[in-house]
Amino acid sequence: MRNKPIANVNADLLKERKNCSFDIEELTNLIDGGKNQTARRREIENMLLKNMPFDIIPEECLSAKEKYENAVRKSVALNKIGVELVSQVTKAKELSDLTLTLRRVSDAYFREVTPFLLHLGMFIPTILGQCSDEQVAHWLPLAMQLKIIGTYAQTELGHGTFIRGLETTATYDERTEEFVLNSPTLSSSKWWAGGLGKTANHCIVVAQLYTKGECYGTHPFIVQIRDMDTHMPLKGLKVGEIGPRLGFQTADNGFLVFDNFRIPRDSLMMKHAKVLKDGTYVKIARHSKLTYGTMIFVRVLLVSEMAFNLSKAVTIAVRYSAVRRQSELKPNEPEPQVLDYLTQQHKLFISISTVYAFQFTSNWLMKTYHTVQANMKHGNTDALPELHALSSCLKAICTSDCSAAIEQCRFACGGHGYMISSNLPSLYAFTTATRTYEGDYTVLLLQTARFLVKTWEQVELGNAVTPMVAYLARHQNREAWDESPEGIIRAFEAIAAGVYQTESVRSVSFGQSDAIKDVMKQLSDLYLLYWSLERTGDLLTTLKSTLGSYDGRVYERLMEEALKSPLNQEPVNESFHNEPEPQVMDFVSQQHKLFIGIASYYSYSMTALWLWDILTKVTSELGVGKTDRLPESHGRAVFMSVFNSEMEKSVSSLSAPLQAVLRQLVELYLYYWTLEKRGDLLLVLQSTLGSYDGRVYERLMEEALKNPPNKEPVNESFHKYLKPFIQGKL
Ligand SMILES: CC/C=C\C/C=C\C/C=C\C/C=C\C/C=C\C/C=C\CCCCC(=O)SCCNC(=O)CCNC(=O)[C@H](O)C(C)(C)COP(=O)(O)OP(=O)(O)OC[C@H]1O[C@@H](n2cnc3c(N)ncnc32)[C@H](O)[C@@H]1OP(=O)(O)O
Ligand SMILES: Cc1cc2nc3c(=O)[nH]c(=O)nc-3n(C[C@H](O)[C@H](O)[C@H](O)COP(=O)(O)OP(=O)(O)OC[C@H]3O[C@@H](n4cnc5c(N)ncnc54)[C@H](O)[C@@H]3O)c2cc1C
Repeated sequence: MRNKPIANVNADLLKERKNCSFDIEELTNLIDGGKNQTARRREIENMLLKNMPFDIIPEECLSAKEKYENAVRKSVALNKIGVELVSQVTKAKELSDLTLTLRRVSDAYFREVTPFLLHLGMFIPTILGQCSDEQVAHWLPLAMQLKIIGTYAQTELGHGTFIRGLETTATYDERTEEFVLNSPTLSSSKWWAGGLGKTANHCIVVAQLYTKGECYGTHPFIVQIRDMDTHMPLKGLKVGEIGPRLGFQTADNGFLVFDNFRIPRDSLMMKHAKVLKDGTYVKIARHSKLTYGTMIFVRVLLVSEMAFNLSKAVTIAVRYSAVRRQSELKPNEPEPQVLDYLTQQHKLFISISTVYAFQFTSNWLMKTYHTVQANMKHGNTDALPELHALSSCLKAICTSDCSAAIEQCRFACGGHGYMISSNLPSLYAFTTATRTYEGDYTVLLLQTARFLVKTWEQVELGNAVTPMVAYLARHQNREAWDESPEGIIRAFEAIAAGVYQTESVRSVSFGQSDAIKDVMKQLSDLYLLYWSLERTGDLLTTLKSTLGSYDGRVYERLMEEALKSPLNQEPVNESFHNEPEPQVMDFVSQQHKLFIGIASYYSYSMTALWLWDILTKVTSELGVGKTDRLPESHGRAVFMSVFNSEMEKSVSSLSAPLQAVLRQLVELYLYYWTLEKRGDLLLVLQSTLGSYDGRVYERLMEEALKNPPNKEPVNESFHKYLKPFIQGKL
């Protein structure tokens, strides 16, 4: 049954809906995966609507502590219904449909993230992916029925990306048949795990495994961290909340420090490796990276998460654009709906097509994931590297595009889009975090590049490669897909676009009406066209050649290029002496992110001074009403020329080294903006990360300890909601 029509709908919205060229219900069924799934989703939605407590005071008006307690209250109510529904399903497919529906409907109740997200999103999947059959039989029912509440603590203050660099140790003591967990340094403190700060009583801890004096690398352990009755942290642990953040405010992200904390031998999750009673290490896995499995799973999930979050943002923005009227086009005629402006459509329509691109690609990626998992059950890990490369680049691209598109949706709603009540700021805060967590954007693209370079080598050797990357063999013309990581990634993006096109065509080829097919085709074309225009510069081959330049300065250019090589910047490379761990500042990709900020700061300062001087003159000359917004390119040109000339004037009295640095900044700014469209500027530091003394980890911990939730060891919501829930008394 369809949802009932709602009375008092805005006339403009009704008019737009009447103009729709296809049956909306048909599209709804397509998105849900069929009529039955739509009906089931509505059944669950209606049941939740009847039984779930809504907020009386908007979440955003509560204090941090109240927000958390409110989130626990609502989560416990939702979990109660969830556990009940889960107990009724028998088939794996029904369970995954139900989980998806619960996940989506739960967003109706939380502006922020539930403290149980990590329990559902990572703790349970890690039990399934990393425990032996025996361990699964013990832990899974407890976790599914929420008799225990877990999280996933991998990241430390000092390391997130580089998992092999984690410092937490788990040393096997064969006398007592226990592992001893320790945090040997401040930077080894576990940091970030969602739900760890106040909610969880169990935690998956990733630590370096030592036995018989040897280190076997990082392994996952399942560890109880709080007393099941009092919820007090167990002896030997320091645990708390890490402090306010951009989003995830009710996810009580936490820290955890171990001091000779003992756990039983079977706390090691033993699907891929085990330690025998006598301390012998036994490797079971056929692939060394199988312990990274949960990350792959969540990266795959995130593609669909991004489709969902962007669909919400663009629905908000399109509806509002139909309702909002602004400006006068023709005298004495009503102001147009802002949706009718082509520039507004430009902001919104690409987001609509992006939602479909993400959703279709996500359906395909999830199927691929399950196929690879099924093969791995039979010992075949051949497809794992490609799955890792695919999930890495699709996660990176879709999380990045999604948060940028949500910002566009916010811009499309003008001032009102800035209100928390519009939900756009919260959607942005949630999705922008996804670009970082579960693998930073750049790092994951580099992982994909690594796979592609290896594949390229196979192509060069004439060896067979998988169908997904067979295009590398087809494109023998190197200029089309240059060999740089960026060039290869672009080629890979083209493949992602290809997946979208074939998947969308495949999904709508049966059953669906011509009207739906037309719309889906238009959306698919829009997505492909948009990205080919966005990347025009990349798709056009320029000569880029020291040999073929117009002026024929062949030898000069060869020498200039040679001198630019990083290897020539120092007479003796430091690897001659040793091989130090790089600072992230050493990565060119990191410098790319930071240095333009410095250059922009100077550009803005200089231009601001200049602007101030001419402000009065300009406004009196132009008059009010004639100061239309200048096109972006003109604005940038002004910044560039003013920066260039003003900087030149003001540096002449400075010392030569400082002049040289400032001139480099001008050059960087001009160069960067010929390549890029935007940059960031941090004007006031006020930052734990950017302090002059570089005491980053100390400051993060100091701030976390000041955090009000850490003033009480157990939050009162434990007694009020969590404990009665866990004990089945609620
Ligand atoms: C109440 C609510 C009700 C209902 C709700 C219902 C349901 C909710 C359910 C779901 C929610 C929905 C969605 C969200 C779900 C969960 C998410 C929520 C929150 C998450 C919060 C965030 C959690 C985290 O961030 S956890 C920490 C994640 N950390 C990372 O991702 C670290 C990134 N770093 C790495 O992955 C690696 O270190 C590295 C890959 C960068 C480098 O590793 P390493 O140094 O070991 O490798 P290399 O030397 O570079 O490479 C060696 C070879 O290994 C290959 N490789 C690397 N990784 C893998 C892999 N994973 N698999 C396979 N192979 C891999 C690599 O390619 C190299 O191969 P080669 O052959 O040698 O080239
Ligand atoms: C909201 C949120 C929730 C989180 N929840 C959890 C959780 O529940 N459990 C958990 O364990 N973790 C969690 N995390 C941590 C998250 O997984 C890490 O922050 C993430 O993996 C990035 O690692 P990092 O912080 O070490 O970044 P860094 O690696 O320090 O990145 C800093 C910069 O260095 C660059 N860089 C680093 N290495 C390289 C390289 N090799 N080449 C080029 N550039 C490089 C990056 O691109 C980036 O620009 C969460 C994080 C957030 C923001």
